[in-house]
Amino acid sequence: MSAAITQNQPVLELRDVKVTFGSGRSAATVLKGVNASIHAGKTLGIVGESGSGKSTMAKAVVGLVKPSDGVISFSGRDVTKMSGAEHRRMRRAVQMVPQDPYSSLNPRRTIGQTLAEAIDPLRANPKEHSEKISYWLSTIRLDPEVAERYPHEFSGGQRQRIAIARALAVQPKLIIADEITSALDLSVQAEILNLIGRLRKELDLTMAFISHDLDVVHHVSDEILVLFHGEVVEHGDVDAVYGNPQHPYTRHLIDSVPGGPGFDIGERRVAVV
Ligand SMILES: Nc1ncnc2c1ncn2[C@@H]1O[C@H](COP(=O)(O)OP(=O)(O)OP(=O)(O)O)[C@@H](O)[C@H]1O
Repeated sequence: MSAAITQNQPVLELRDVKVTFGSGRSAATVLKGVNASIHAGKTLGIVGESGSGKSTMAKAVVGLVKPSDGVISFSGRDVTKMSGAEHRRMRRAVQMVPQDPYSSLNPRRTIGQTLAEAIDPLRANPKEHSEKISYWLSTIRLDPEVAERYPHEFSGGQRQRIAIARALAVQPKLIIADEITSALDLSVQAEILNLIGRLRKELDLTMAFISHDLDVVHHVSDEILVLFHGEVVEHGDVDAVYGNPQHPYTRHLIDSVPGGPGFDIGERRVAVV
């Protein structure tokens, strides 16, 4: 079968993915048969409270965690069957924007150097760097002159925008944004969400947007997947899930004040810890 990506083939697909940490009596199954897919140009919002398995899902996609069962396909290829070279290409084609903008940028590199490395890791076309660096800085609404500066000269929100630019500059097929607003003040969170909302349309991004906050995910996603204790309890179009949630846990996420005590399934009260 051809590995070429077809129109209807998702960029990313997880089929019945299980992840277990530890062994014997201390084994803990953190993902319990997760199914998910992301098509080109679409954003899948992945939501669930702390410990539900969101980051484990992201790590399994990029190969930092090995599934104990199931299949993860990227552009139609099983990631566990990729050759070393294919895997290296995939690692570049899947870019993660990390949570903490204070530790994710190299403090000894200027913003321009960081972006140049993303644009052209082999330094093959240095003449094109400054034009591309200016383009990516303008795209995230920073003055291209800041390319000469170092990370400590920027606010948390600005650093997070630079981390987004660095991921975009690689021109990846998939972006994984894992809790990218949770380390920021509320007003800055809104700024980053607006930026992501604009970029995903302008650049036709394909993205997994992970957050514990359904409200946040709702603003930037085409589809939402709700994880609860490692299981997908709801998955569908953003307006359907947000406007008409079917699962009690999703309703809890919409209604609850953070840290609320739990939700009901029939007669049963499920505590959320
Ligand atoms: N390497 C590991 N070894 C053992 N247990 C792990 C490991 N990584 C994660 N876990 C456990 O797996 C569960 C899910 O963790 P994960 O980080 O995926 O959750 P999350 O939904 O991303 O939560 P958070 O929003 O707090 O990051 C947690 O109980 C966590 O303690």
